[in-house]
Amino acid sequence: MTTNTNSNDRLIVFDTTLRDGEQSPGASMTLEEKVRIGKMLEQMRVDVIEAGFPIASPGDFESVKAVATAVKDSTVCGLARSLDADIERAGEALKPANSGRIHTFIATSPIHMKEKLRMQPDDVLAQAIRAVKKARQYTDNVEFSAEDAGRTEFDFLCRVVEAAIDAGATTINIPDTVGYNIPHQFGDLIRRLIEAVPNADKAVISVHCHNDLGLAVSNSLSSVLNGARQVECTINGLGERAGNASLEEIVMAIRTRHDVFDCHTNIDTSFIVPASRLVSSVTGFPVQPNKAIVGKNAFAHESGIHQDGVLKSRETYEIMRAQDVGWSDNKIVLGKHSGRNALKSRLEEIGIILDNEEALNAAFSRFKDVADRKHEIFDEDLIAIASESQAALEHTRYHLVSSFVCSETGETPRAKVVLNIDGKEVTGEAEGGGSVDAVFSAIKTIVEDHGTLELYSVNSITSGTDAQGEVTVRIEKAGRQFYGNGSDPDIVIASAYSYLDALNKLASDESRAHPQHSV
Ligand SMILES: CC(=O)SCCNC(=O)CCNC(=O)[C@H](O)C(C)(C)COP(=O)(O)OP(=O)(O)OC[C@H]1O[C@@H](n2cnc3c(N)ncnc32)[C@H](O)[C@@H]1OP(=O)(O)O
Ligand SMILES: CC(C)C(=O)C(=O)O
Repeated sequence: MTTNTNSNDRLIVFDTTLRDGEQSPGASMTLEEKVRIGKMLEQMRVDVIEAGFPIASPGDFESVKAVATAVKDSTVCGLARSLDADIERAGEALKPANSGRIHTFIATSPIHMKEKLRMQPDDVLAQAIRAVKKARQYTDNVEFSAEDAGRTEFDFLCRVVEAAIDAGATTINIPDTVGYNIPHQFGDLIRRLIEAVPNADKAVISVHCHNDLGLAVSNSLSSVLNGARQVECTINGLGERAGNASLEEIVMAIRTRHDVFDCHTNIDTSFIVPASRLVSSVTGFPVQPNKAIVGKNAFAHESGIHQDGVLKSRETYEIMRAQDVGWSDNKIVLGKHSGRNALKSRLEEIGIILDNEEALNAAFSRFKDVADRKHEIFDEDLIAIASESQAALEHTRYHLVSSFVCSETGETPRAKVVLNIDGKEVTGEAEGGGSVDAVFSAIKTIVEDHGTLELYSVNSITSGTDAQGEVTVRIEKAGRQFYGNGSDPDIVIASAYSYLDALNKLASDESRAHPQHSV
């Protein structure tokens, strides 16, 4: 009795980051980098690591040899055209491997045979058979690929596949080399092939999909649903032109939707994010923030309704756990779309407990004001927001209603400030040496009892040009000192807040000393 290799419930993960991934223009890797990535893939329990194309260059030969030496728990594979010299070189490079696979290929589509190889179909068939037999002299683990199978005439593809299996191929790879196929059609091709080729059950049917139409993962998954039991893929979807199917997306789709797929992989998914980072740093190819699974936003929630849902029950907006793929946790990113629940929860996490609804509302209103002007709100911003909104709730005399500053090259800066004092709006205007000086002078025209400004300093709370500036001032009156703090993404407004904070302290000190005091 024979076991049908393609009805197995194990999906073999074949990673080609080191071979097809390196074919991304600009993604070359050194031998040491390839070994580092190879070891990471081994730890991730990738089944087959395609380490390179040994005939391509002495460097590629040495890299395949080094990976074959370093990696023991995954099968190491080398690529070879259907030429004796290529296969011999691959066999030589794989000698140190515990279990080495030679992957030999030849194109089978009409356009590739006629225009590129300039060979007749029967000669291609004969060369495929010869190559597989030659590879079997080095290893009993031989993969054959019918390059551009996605555009190959079906009957001819069946003939080549059957002959390659008869010649000793243990894996048959069906590449969509130019990313031309669409999911239902590619899945159908795999199913029909398995049905039509009489010895298909003697080999594992594999797919290798390119992403020219953004369908590499979908095509791979569709083929798995139709019997493929090996997928070829790369970390971060790296690869020739638009890349290959991405390993992380395939593995997590199979795992997350086990209700749909009748197979599983052996991958330790907690290595996915570390592997993605390693490949990105080695190649210099950044991972787009919204990339599935490994993008920095893949488990980040920015909008209030989602954040509220996730805080109440993670599954409301997450179909996977961030920790399962190697992130430390999911992220609630505070920004202009966040709501009260997310703000309150983050404040509590950083140790700020707001006493009541009024305090939360005051902090929330200040938070929205800052968030409208700043991309992301950090914990440092929250600390400033909470302390200022708290101060605003305490009874104070002077409140900034608005400020306007005109600062132009060659002109003296002018400021107009409107303050609310004990419920009445009062306007002051003045010129100054700079914008901050003009605002302070305008405030002084309103607040007579302003003491002497002794200190003014500015710090950036976080980094970036949209960071909040934090201003500290100190004023002195009759030997007593009053400090004020203020923060805002606009440094002039932060300055006004801090000055008013100090003036409020001075005013409250004065009113305690002289209860009848007025402006
Ligand atoms: C679909 C894929 O991703 S396949 C892998 C692609 N990767 C690479 O090509 C990277 C490594 N390649 C290389 O370094 C070089 O192309 C080499 C060393 C392999 C070959 O270099 P050269 O001998 O100078 O040949 P060149 O690259 O110019 O042309 C390729 C030759 O291989 C032939 N060829 C292509 N595929 C195959 C094949 N599967 N079997 C046999 N011959 C093939 C072409 O017809 C062409 O032959 P020709 O020179 O008689 O016209
Ligand atoms: C060598 C084969 C598998 C290939 O890379 C392709 O067809 O894209």
